[in-house]
Amino acid sequence: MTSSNGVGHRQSIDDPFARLTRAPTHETPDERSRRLEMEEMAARRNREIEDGLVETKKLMERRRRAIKVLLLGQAESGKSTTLRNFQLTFAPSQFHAERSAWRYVIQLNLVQSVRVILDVLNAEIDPATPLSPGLPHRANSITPRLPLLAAAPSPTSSNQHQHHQPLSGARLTNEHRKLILRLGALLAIEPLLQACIDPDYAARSVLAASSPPPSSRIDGDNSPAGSIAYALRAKASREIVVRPGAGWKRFTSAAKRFSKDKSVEAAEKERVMDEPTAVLSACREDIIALWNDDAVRDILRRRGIDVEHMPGFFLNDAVRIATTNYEPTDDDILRARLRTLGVEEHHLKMENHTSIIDSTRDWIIYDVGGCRGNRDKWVPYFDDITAIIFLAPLLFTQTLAEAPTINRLEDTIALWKKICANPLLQRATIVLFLNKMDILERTLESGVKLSDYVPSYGVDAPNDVKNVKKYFRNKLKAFQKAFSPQPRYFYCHETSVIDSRSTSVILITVREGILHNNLVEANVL
Ligand SMILES: Nc1nc2c(ncn2[C@@H]2O[C@H](COP(=O)(O)OP(=O)(O)OP(=O)(O)O)[C@@H](O)[C@H]2O)c(=O)[nH]1
Ligand SMILES: [Mg+2]
Repeated sequence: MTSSNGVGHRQSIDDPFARLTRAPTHETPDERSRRLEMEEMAARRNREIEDGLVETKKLMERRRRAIKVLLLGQAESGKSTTLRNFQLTFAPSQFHAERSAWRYVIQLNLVQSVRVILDVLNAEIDPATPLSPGLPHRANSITPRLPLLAAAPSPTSSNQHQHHQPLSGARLTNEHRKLILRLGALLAIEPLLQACIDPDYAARSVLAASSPPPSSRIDGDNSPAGSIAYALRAKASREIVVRPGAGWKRFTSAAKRFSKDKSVEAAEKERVMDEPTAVLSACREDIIALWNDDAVRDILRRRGIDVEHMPGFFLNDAVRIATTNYEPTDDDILRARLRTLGVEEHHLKMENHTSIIDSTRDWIIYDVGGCRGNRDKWVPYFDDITAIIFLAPLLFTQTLAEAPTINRLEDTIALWKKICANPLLQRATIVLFLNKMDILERTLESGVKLSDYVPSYGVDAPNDVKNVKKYFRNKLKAFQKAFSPQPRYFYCHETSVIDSRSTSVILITVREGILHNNLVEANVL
């Protein structure tokens, strides 16, 4: 119709875009086919870009709608273990696919426990040998009172200010010395295992070697407390760390495929991956003999070295782990210790849609490094968070590895108050996990009195698990109420997150609660 009155035709001729895309007047057949091909390519590229934009928009929308959970708490509080429980409960295929990657971490945890014992025995044989870094002493010998919970006279615990007597090597026989020599081979595989987990390890080792060795006690303090503080601080620096993210798991899994590749480089990589397992299995009987030796246990006890309560303790499982065909169990993976650096983002593909409310949302879980130097990295994630799971281990007899004068419980309470008070988090659901309940139970059953550490608990108050749990729950609830900028519900669970069954039941409840609150917040319910 427009062309009949000539208007449309005139417009198309005047249109600069039409002029540019019009076919040339004297085009050969070859030129025409090339031009059409180019136009087709350009159109295809255009469609790809548009599809990409639509996909990006969809992804952004999914991300915006995703439930975002931040795991918070001090170092060793159980954040990464809680993440592994999330995967085991809701995304089991993902969890099982990563199983073999954990083998090297667990082997390394085992070797490190042996190293701790060998260090102590060497110091026993030659008292002039300084104790190497990494010794997990019973922290109660230096634990201060907890001013955040109460103000009362100093505790009179017999554990306070204990002094270690000079020790003689008389109880160690020649057989022990031979055992120590043989197990020396095991220590050589520590760096190999590190390299199996972390491709960056070699580069970092070179850097570490160029920094001054930790040859003196901190602040020149040679007291028992000073040496314990030094050992604990050093322990933190020798823990297993990998780059943030799940890349290390892909690296270790990829390494398993080397055997198909017969190049020299691949053969060398295969040797590095297999050698630690071979050495570990050759040392199996010696590791068992060392750990079951009465004299060795006695020396560790006398020196207050508490290997058994160290994170990543696997000596009781050496029979099973120090073998060539070892495959980690679910429980092994939950008990493995691998320190988190910075902030890791984990996408959970929910396989078990147990939710009656909403099973279509993606879940993003942020696992953070909890040591004090890492905490300023948490803040950028506060803005857009749906829920926080705060891990509060009730370890009132222990101090922080990175700051040996600070009691763990005191640090947890200070952190809890800060998180409750943060205005950026006022709309987020906060779920408190009173974690490491199994350790609390063991501590109280061994006769340690809470009132020695927390005077406000009262000397006459029952020193049993039920009352102690209730006391902490009430305290933390009161702090939440006092510090939150606006009223919020107090969600609290008692957990031992190394127990996958009980944790799974709790996580299903937590998941429903978070989804429900999120819908209420969005005015959907
Ligand atoms: N006995 C016991 N051990 C636990 C519990 N929760 C965690 N652990 C162990 O404590 C160690 C530290 O736990 P992680 O989950 O790595 O601690 P984290 O909070 O992620 O620590 P960072 O990454 O350093 O911030 C691991 O060896 C866990 O297996 C618990 O409830 N009971
Ligand atoms: Mg962690």
